[in-house]
Amino acid sequence: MNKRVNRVVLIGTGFVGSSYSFAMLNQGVAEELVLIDLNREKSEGDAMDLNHGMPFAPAPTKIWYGGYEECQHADIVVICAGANQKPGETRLDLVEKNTRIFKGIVEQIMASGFDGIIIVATNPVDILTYAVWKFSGLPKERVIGSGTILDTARFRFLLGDYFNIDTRNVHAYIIGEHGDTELPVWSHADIGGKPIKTIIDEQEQYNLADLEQIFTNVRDAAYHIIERKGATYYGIAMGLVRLTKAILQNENSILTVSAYIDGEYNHNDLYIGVPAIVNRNGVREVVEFSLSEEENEKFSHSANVLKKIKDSVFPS
Ligand SMILES: NC(=O)C1=CN([C@@H]2O[C@H](COP(=O)(O)OP(=O)(O)OC[C@H]3O[C@@H](n4cnc5c(N)ncnc54)[C@H](O)[C@@H]3O)[C@@H](O)[C@H]2O)C=CC1
Ligand SMILES: CC(=O)C(=O)O
Repeated sequence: MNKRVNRVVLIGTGFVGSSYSFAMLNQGVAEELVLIDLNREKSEGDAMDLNHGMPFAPAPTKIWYGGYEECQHADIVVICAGANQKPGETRLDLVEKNTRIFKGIVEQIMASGFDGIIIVATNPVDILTYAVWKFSGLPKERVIGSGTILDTARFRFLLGDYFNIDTRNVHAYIIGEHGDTELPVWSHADIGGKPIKTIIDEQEQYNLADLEQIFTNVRDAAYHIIERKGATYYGIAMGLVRLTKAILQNENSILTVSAYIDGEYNHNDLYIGVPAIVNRNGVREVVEFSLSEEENEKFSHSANVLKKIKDSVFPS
């Protein structure tokens, strides 16, 4: 029997979306990639440009610009459309504008007959992922936000740099809001099985003050980059490709995504960054770390900040 071709539809081909499509092509992840944007000329131009790189790609990807009807046969729709932060703005400042944009987008996706998985990257990502879940009527496990996937990558990169260890061997997580109230899970951060806190105790060239600075740099990374070049896009694009692969290849990989929590970490009815097992059906389950008392308090604060905004957008 012929295997059905897998299709990803990208909505929003701005900085983040076009970087995502470039990374998708370079990694040969999907057989079909459809580009949609309000600015049709931009997505048409991107499709042409990307196709000209095809001879250098590891595998063929059929890429074209299209309309929402293309979502009908999509396995995954990735949404990167909407406003981004201007210098000095927080992610949460974007909530009203992007929720309005999302209502129209999700209605059009669902009108096509789409029945796959939606990935959300647009900020504030935790609130907009909740909005997509509400607007779409899809099961909670099939709506996934990029959450703290990027923050965790930044964290692993900076820790790898500090300890001079391949970042892929650093196991450490950022959870909570993708934003100012996120937190590092130091109680479960290790390198090659050794807790980072033990390494700090044993080796005098490393210290806690440096670790705290590393976290601050992770939390504030978007501000630092936006001040310099107006937007961030390569890191999140690669994180989104990683998530796309985990789904299409049924990996059962643990990634820190914005997942719906229903009692896990003592909170409910919220999308928030947590480690979750991701496979072909979306989020298989949320992984619950036993957090330290301080981490629990910080997670609760982050969840409460998100909950307040979520309740103002979706009063119960
Ligand atoms: N989750 C994460 O870790 C990250 C999220 N972001 C977020 O991603 C979003 C996109 O950022 P950029 O690509 O830099 O912005 P951008 O302004 O470059 O691109 C946004 C695109 O959305 C399109 N668009 C707007 N309304 C639309 C609609 N109704 N239908 C279809 N397309 C529409 C625009 O035409 C534009 O091409 C922002 O909200 C930004 O904050 C950015 C970096 C990291
Ligand atoms: C913009 C954004 O959300 C980030 O780079 O983390």
